[in-house]
Amino acid sequence: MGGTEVNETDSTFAIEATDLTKHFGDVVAVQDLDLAIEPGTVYGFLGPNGSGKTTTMRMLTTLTRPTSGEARIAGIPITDRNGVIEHVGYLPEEPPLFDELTAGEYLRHVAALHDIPGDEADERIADYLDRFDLAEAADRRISGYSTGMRQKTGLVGAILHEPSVLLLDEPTSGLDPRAARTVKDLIAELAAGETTIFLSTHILSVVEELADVVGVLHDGRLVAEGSPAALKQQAEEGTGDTLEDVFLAVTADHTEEYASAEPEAAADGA
Ligand SMILES: Nc1ncnc2c1ncn2[C@@H]1O[C@H](COP(=O)(O)OP(=O)(O)OP(=O)(O)O)[C@@H](O)[C@H]1O
Repeated sequence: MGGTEVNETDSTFAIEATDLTKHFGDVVAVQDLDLAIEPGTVYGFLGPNGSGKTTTMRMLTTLTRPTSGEARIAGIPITDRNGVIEHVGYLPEEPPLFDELTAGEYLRHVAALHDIPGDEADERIADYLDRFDLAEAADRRISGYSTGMRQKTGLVGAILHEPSVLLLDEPTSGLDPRAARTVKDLIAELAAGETTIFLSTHILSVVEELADVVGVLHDGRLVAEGSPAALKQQAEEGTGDTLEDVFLAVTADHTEEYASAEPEAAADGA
């Protein structure tokens, strides 16, 4: 729309999914998920325990292969693992850190994996460690870190290569209020700079504060999507008007509704 030549990718979406599906044997983790998320969006991804959020994020970050369906990150199909990894940062709920390393060593290792030149890596690492109050602990082994320190180290590792799409699983859980504030401010700052943030959390106040769009997953299916304001407005009368009310209403009981839509029960397959 701006008229200037930007990049000529097919996709205008930062995250795009079509009929994305993952089954683990008989378990339907994610079913026919469609997403079309604009660059710079903070997308709040909500859903009850076991609704398929982590599985979705693992598919979008190429860690789990979908059973069927397609997805693209920054226009790159998730089948192109190296291509996607360059553009994506992922903070899982329990970041897989190397306990025997110090945070400084771990982050330099991450920087090397992403081919970030040494000087630049050192500068970014020092800035983030400082910002996350980790500078003093940077030369201590991760094995002695608290949950919050591990979480913050994982987050720095996820953003170090300045990905255009960042997927965060419970980024503020286990953090004290000051650290949580730092993370929320960082999310807002990155989104203002056109980073797309896909944020899964059970802490609805974080979503209220940050999300431009909210999607609610239930039993692997997207049962509601829209801006927080629109979702609250659409909520049926009497279901209340907070995001929590919306969440509780749309995830209340969809079992009957979906019973007839189970793909494997459909007659057209075999
Ligand atoms: N590797 C696996 N093998 C078998 N089943 C799995 C596997 N991973 C996930 N599942 C199942 O898929 C479903 C979705 O799980 P998932 O972890 O994606 O949910 P979630 O929404 O992230 O949950 P939570 O909010 O508790 O983290 C669950 O029924 C889970 O038991």
